[in-house]
Amino acid sequence: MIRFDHVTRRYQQDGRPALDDVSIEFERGDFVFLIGASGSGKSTLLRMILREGLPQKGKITVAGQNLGLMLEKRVPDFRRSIGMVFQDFRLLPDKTVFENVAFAMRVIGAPRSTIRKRVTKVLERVNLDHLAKRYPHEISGGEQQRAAIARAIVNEPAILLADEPTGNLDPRAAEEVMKILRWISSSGTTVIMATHDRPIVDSMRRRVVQLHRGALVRDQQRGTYDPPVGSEAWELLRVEEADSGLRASDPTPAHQKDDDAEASASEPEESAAVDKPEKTGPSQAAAADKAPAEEPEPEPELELEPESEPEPEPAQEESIRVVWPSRDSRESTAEVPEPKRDFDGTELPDLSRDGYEEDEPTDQVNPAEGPVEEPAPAPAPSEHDPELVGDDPQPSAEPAPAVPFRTRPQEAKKHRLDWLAHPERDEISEQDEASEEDEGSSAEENTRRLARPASSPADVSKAQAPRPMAPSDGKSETPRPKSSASQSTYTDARRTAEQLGIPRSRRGFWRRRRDG
Ligand SMILES: Nc1ncnc2c1ncn2[C@@H]1O[C@H](COP(=O)(O)OP(=O)(O)OP(=O)(O)O)[C@@H](O)[C@H]1O
Repeated sequence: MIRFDHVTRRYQQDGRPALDDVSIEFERGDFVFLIGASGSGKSTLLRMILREGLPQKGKITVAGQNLGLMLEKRVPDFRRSIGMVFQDFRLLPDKTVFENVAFAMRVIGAPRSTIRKRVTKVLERVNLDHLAKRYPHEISGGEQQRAAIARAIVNEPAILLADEPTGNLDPRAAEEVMKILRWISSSGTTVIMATHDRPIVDSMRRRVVQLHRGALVRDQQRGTYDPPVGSEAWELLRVEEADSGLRASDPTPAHQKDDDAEASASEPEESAAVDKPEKTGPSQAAAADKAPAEEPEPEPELELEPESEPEPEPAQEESIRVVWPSRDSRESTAEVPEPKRDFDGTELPDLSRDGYEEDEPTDQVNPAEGPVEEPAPAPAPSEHDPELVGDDPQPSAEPAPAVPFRTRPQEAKKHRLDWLAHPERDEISEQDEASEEDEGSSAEENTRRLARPASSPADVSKAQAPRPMAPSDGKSETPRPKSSASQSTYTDARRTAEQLGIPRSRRGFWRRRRDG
């Protein structure tokens, strides 16, 4: 899942590397303690997984993605798929516990109803539901760290990075935090925790990765904080920590030395099997050589919670589902509004600054899924409906407009009755027929019109009626449908006659002309 291939990282061009030719892999569901003296490169390694800075040499791959090739615009999205917890909690002081956790979901555009449900569930899981409305300064350090963890996991990350999460906590609070981290790991999340907390590492007996001045000097399954006594890793840690003041003397207490001696005498093979140094340099080779012989037998894992308490449940429907977002799903979230500034884990952006609004999004409109489509309009009646009146050469899929284009059956019936009762029905019908005949050839019509005296009312009306002009070859460019053309001609003629003041009794000229 996470792979470092000969990674070297320098903060200054000519300075000592913070990470020096590190090659290591972390699998899904791993629980890894990252140890080493102050300045050994633990935080740098964690930050490189978040793609905070790229290596000068080597390659880092996370979930199949080469971080060196990742587009900048993908980085914020990528970082949001990784949870991060810090020693100093980094909660927003002006927001309640609930709001702090909810914030992580709001920056990815989750609907408020989803946020409410999931934050409530996560706070229950870290046993903070009763403090949801408190502000950070109103709760203890351990509670603040649990709130920070809740915020880190509320989006169900596949990877959780914790940089000394128990560094500011008393043993009891630290134990609570570790209980939660162990549960998160059991759900399938890869947890990598940088720590100086020896009792915790020793009690958990998980994979231990040790750095020394940027170099990987130990990678041990089910390890303890201290490397096997006498190994090079042991010597390096002892000297480094003595120098840095973290530990004044021999890192291994006397009682453990005794245990180690017994263990190495009884179970040397198992120790060898779990130790897997990555490097082949002198220090690593020495550590590898010595470790198998001196590795203590792994003791039964110490339970941090009382024995009566059941083991955290594996991931189920009810628990937090850990899903590593696939490349496709990440691309599909391109529509999610991105904060103008990255959520880089070191600072939480201000919501209003990022352009997010307090308004509650509707459940139906999830920015990650795109807007919900409008329901399709009711299908228009078939154009072949015999009850319909009026021409509709272009069947329309649009919903009925305010002024109905089509006539409903009842209206059609009324129109027919009106038509039968129309006083000029016969005349209009004849006019329509005449018009239809006239429509046969626009060229013929034009010729006839030109041949008639200009004073003829028919000429006046025809001249003012808008008609398509025939092209030179005598054919109309855009012949109109017969019925609509005749209707139009009639309407135009009547309007013209009215404008000319021709009395209705004399409007039979159409018939007369045609008869003549
Ligand atoms: N931003 C930076 N600029 C320059 N040098 C840095 C920077 N961050 C870290 N370093 C140097 O890189 C080296 C590794 O630092 P890093 O913070 O990774 O160590 P660490 O193991 O996490 O230490 P600690 O246990 O004290 O947190 C140190 O020598 C440190 O001074």
